[in-house]
Amino acid sequence: MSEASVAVHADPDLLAQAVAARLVVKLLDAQAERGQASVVLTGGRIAAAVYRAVTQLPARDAVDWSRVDVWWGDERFLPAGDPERNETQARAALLDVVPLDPARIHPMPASDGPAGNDPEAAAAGYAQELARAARPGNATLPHFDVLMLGVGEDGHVASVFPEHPVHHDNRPVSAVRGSPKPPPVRTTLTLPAINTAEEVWLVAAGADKARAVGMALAGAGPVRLPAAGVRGVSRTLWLLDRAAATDVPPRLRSLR
Ligand SMILES: O=C(O)[C@H](O)[C@@H](O)[C@H](O)[C@H](O)COP(=O)(O)O
Repeated sequence: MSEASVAVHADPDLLAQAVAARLVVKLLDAQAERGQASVVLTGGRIAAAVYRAVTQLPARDAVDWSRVDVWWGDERFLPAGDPERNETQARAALLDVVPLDPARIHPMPASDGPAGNDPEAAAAGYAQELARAARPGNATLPHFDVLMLGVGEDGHVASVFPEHPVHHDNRPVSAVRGSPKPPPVRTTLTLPAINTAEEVWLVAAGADKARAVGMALAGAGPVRLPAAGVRGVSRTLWLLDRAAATDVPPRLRSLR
């Protein structure tokens, strides 16, 4: 498990551009090393800004998008195409723009999908899809080169919310009911699954995130503050704008 490191950018725009540039380089490096790459996407405003920024980068064409697997860390359990779905946002901002192989795009199930309007069945179905792509020696999950997370004002990541029963679920994918942030029904990777990613990037912008970011980096407990429980295998990188970084503990400020 990696120690957290922090990079701070002047404003949300520059943050999105910097994360987009990192993402392109990360995909290129993974393809150079393994012949393919995999990314786990998240929802939210800053993630959408990152996806749009990727499409603006000339270097995006250096990535072989047909050899990129796209997964999701969480999803709002709504009908396919609903504008509130993380998938819908990611498709509009990035996935419809770059030449991905549709078979390598792995959205979490929609509420009108084949599993029906049953989030537990949807979570189990996604767990099976992940297991089918699992790397040799790991029966349940594929290799994730990079997993991106937004951070909520309450410190939630993906759809793992503070003090929620999802914390007691050791399966890789969980159904979430009663989410404090609408919509109430969701599916999410659990923290143990998130923490199998080679790199995890937590991306946050805005003063309303400063408290949660500061507490997570100061070592809060993961049940109270889920972002505190995130650790990538080789890297845990917090990518912040200045407003979100005001409470970062001084010992982690070296990258500012
Ligand atoms: O499904 C969701 O609600 C999102 O995935 C959520 O976890 C988001 O990533 C954070 O709330 C940060 O969102 P912002 O970047 O919009 O603040």
